[in-house]
Amino acid sequence: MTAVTVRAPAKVNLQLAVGPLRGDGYHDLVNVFHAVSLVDEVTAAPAGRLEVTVEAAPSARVAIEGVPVDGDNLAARAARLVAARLGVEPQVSLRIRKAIPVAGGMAGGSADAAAALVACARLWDDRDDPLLGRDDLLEIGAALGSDVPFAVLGGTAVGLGRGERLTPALTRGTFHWVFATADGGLSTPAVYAECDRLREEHGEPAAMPEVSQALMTALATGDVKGLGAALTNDLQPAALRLRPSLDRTLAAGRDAGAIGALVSGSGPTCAFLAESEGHAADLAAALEGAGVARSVVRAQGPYPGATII
Ligand SMILES: C[C@](O)(CO)[C@H](O)COP(=O)(O)OP(=O)(O)OC[C@H]1O[C@@H](n2ccc(N)nc2=O)[C@H](O)[C@@H]1O
Ligand SMILES: Nc1ncnc2c1ncn2[C@@H]1O[C@H](COP(=O)(O)OP(=O)(O)OP(=O)(O)O)[C@@H](O)[C@H]1O
Repeated sequence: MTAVTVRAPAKVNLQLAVGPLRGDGYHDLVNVFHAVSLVDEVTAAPAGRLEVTVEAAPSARVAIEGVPVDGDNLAARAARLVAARLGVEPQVSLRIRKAIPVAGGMAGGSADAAAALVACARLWDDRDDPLLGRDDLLEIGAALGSDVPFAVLGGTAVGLGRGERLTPALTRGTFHWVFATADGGLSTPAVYAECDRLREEHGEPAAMPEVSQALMTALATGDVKGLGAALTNDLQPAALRLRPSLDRTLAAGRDAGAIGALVSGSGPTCAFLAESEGHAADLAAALEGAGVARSVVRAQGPYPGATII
C-alpha cells in the first residue's frame, strides 16, 4: 500500500443540550450531530517516522496557524493509537488538507482524527477482513475526543454520554446550510466553563437533557421549517458572551430570511438553514454583503463519515 487518502466531514449540532457537569470534567449531553459537505482530507503514506504537514485546501480560506504539526496533532495521536492496536510502528506521513475552520465549533480536528484512524487502519492492514473494524475505530475515536466517533460515522446521529455514544437518526432528503466563519477561534473547554458560570449566575441548575421529539420528526419527514424551529444550542449564550459580535452575524442571517440560525457547537462559526439550494445561494450572498463573517461557505447535509477516496 503506497498512500491512502480519506475525507472526513465537519458537523453542525442540531440539538446541543448540556446537562450537569460530571465528576470527570465532562457534561452529559444530548448531542444531535449532522455531518455536512465541508470536508478535510488526510493522506497517510509510509515514512521513516511519524510526520505531519498541514495546509489549507486551495478553495478554502482557513487560517491554519495554531494547528500543531507535531505529535500533538489529533491525526498524529490517532495514528499512534491505531499503530499500538495493530502492533506496528507509527511510521507514517500524514498530510492534512483543511477546509474546516480551526477551533470553529465544526469539529475540524476531530474530522482529521477520524480520517487518520481510517487511513492508517487501511495503510497498515489492507486485508479483506481487517483486524480493526468500524466499531474498533469508533472506540479508539472516543479516546481521542468526544466528537471523533461521529466524524467516523457521519450522517445524522444522536450522541449521548459526553457525545460519544451514537445512534444514527432517521432523516429524509438533503438540507442546505450556509456557514459564517469568524476570525479567531473559541476554546471548547472555555465555552463549557462559561455555560456553567452563566447557569450559576442565573440560578439555573442543569437538568438531565432529553432528545427533542420535534427535531426527530422534522428530520424523519424532511420538514425544513420544522427543523429550523427545532434547532437549539445550550452553548450559544456562552459563545455569545465570549464573542458578542456573533449576535450581529446571527441577526444578519435571520434578516436575510434564514429558516434557522444558531452558533455551531462551541462556536464561533454560525450556521444558517436555507429552504433550498437557491435560497442558500441568496442567503450566502446576503451574508457576504453584510460583512459579518471572515468567510461564507455553503454545504449540504447529511454527509457520510470518514471515507477512503
Ligand atoms: C462542543 C462539541 O463540539 C459539540 O459536539 C463537543 O461537545 C466538544 O467535543 P470535543 O471538541 O471532541 O471535546 P473533547 O476533546 O472531548 O473535550 C474538550 C473539553 O470540552 C469539555 N467538554 C467536552 C464534551 C462534553 N460532553 N462535556 C465537556 O465539558 C471539557 O472541558 C473537555 O475537557
Ligand atoms: N488536526 C487538527 N486540526 C485542527 N486543530 C487541531 C488539530 N489537532 C489538534 N488541534 C488543536 O485543537 C484545537 C481545536 O481545534 P478544532 O478545529 O478541532 O476545534 P473545534 O472545531 O472548535 O472543535 P469542536 O467543534 O470539536 O469543539 C486547535 O486550536 C488546535 O490547537
